Amino acid sequence: MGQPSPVAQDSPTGQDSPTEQDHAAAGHAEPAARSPYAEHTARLTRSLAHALVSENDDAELAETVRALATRLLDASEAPAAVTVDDPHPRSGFRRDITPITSAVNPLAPPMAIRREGDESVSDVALPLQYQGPPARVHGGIVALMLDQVLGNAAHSTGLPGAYTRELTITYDAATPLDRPVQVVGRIDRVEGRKRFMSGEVLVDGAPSARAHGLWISPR
Ligand SMILES: CCCCCCCC/C=C\CCCCCCCC(=O)SCCNC(=O)CCNC(=O)[C@H](O)C(C)(C)COP(=O)(O)OP(=O)(O)OC[C@H]1O[C@@H](n2cnc3c(N)ncnc32)[C@H](O)[C@@H]1OP(=O)(O)O
Repeated sequence: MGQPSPVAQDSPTGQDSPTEQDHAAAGHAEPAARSPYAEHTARLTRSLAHALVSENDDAELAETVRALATRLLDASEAPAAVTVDDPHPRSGFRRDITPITSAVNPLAPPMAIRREGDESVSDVALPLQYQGPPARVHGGIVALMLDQVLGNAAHSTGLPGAYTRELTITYDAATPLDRPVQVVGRIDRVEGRKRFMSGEVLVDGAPSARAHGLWISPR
């Protein structure tokens, strides 16, 4: 396990492959001119995820989708031709292809994280494909949102890169689908390589879930 370098010294080139040293802090993401292929296909897949939950008998649309599906299959058989770099990282992490904040990952809503004072904050409304119990966001997705926002907060102060070591979620109430919720995270205290973190998901200002976690920088 390599020694993490301070976030402020992160390479600005965006050219090297991601490593454990390759951690970027909020605000250090480097937008770059890259192929829009990944972002557009991610948007298409997101749209499909919405559209597929209802049936559509439009024959012309079906033919367009068939032709695209064939071309995409061809593209996936030549993966070297496909970029996975995210030209618009929304988490502060360079080369973010995570399933929660990346514009190029169709599993991601994608949510954007910003800094407000000492906190990392994200406003998001999750559509149907993130449902767990009827009308509620899946608890694993709630944990995913909190992991990412607390992780952003853990990296926001120029401290070295750190991994989630422990994350405890308390689910107080339903997190609703299709309604704006706010995810917040912060550093409570730092002890050597350890960062103790907390945060919550807020629905109309009241917590639907609370998180406590420990992030540790590798030796
Ligand atoms: C460098 C990272 C950079 C990342 C960015 C890359 C760029 C990519 C770009 C975009 C990506 C966006 C990324 C989003 C990420 C979302 C979040 C995740 O999914 S993170 C993945 C899931 N988590 C893991 O994979 C961790 C797995 N665990 C580990 O690798 C190790 O456990 C590790 C490195 C975290 C710590 O290993 P040890 O061996 O160094 O640590 P020990 O010695 O066990 O503990 C350190 C100290 O902490 C105490 N400790 C341990 N547990 C404790 C506890 N529960 N409470 C209090 N203290 C505890 C221990 O007693 C020890 O203390 P004493 O130093 O001896 O004093």
